Amino acid sequence: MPTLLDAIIQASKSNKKLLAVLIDPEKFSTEKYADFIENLPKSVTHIFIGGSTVTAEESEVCVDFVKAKTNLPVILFPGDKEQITEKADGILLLSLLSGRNPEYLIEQHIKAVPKLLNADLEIIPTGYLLLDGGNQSAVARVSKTQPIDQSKIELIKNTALAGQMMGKQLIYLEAGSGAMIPVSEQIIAEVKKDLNIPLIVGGGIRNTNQLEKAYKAGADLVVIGTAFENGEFET
Ligand SMILES: CC(C)=CCC/C(C)=C/CC/C(C)=C/CC/C(C)=C/COP(=O)(O)OP(=O)(O)O
Ligand SMILES: O=P(O)(O)OC[C@@H](O)CO
Ligand SMILES: [Mg+2]
Repeated sequence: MPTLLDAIIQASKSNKKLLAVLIDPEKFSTEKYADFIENLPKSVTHIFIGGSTVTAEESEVCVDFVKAKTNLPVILFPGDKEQITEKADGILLLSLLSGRNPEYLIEQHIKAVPKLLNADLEIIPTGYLLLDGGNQSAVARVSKTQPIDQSKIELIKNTALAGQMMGKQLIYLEAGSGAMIPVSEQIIAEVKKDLNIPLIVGGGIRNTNQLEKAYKAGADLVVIGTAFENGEFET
């Protein structure tokens, strides 16, 4: 079995685009999500589970339920170490490289070690960059960090490349859940140019047009939460 990361790298190399649906355990209920998971579009390749403000119990209940309903890989995308549960297949171990809050650069990771050490979870070191999506995001609020302005393309690019040089295996460009303005195509293209690890893009993507634009610009995997959560994704 290739690892989760190998499969993402392979897809990136062969230009097979990936799509993750983000499920927020805070908004999860078994009634709402039973149908939801069974009726996911065929283009969905991954399930991400996480939120900025989720309890350990909410996370575990949600992962358990989703794992039982689908064979798609289930990857934790946690805003906090409390959300780690061994029931998932893997975890994006995010380091918030756009911010300057040590808690989200290294401290959460140190605190997560006892849980991660013996857990049967594939750990995927991920450089996470929060960009300004035109409205205040939960990530900015929770992490107490400033997003990078989307006009600062050089800074964004160098931050992503610094992440790669430091050994991150994925770069995630985030405009914030519910962003008014998704990550621009120009930013995606510029970051992708010198990057040789897969690129994830998310935040504010609500329709096929925006999704295709992100792919065309160079996103390997796109994450959609809010639009699917509200049944508002426009094809
Ligand atoms: C090291 C471990 C275990 C965790 C990582 C901790 C870090 C660095 C987190 C980065 C900052 C952060 C708070 C990320 C949250 C990412 C996330 C799951 C966003 C999803 O969107 P929501 O914040 O739930 O948005 P809504 O307001 O739409 O619910
Ligand atoms: O909820 P949306 O806006 O789709 O954002 C998805 C994800 O990138 C948030 O972390
Ligand atoms: Mg959420």
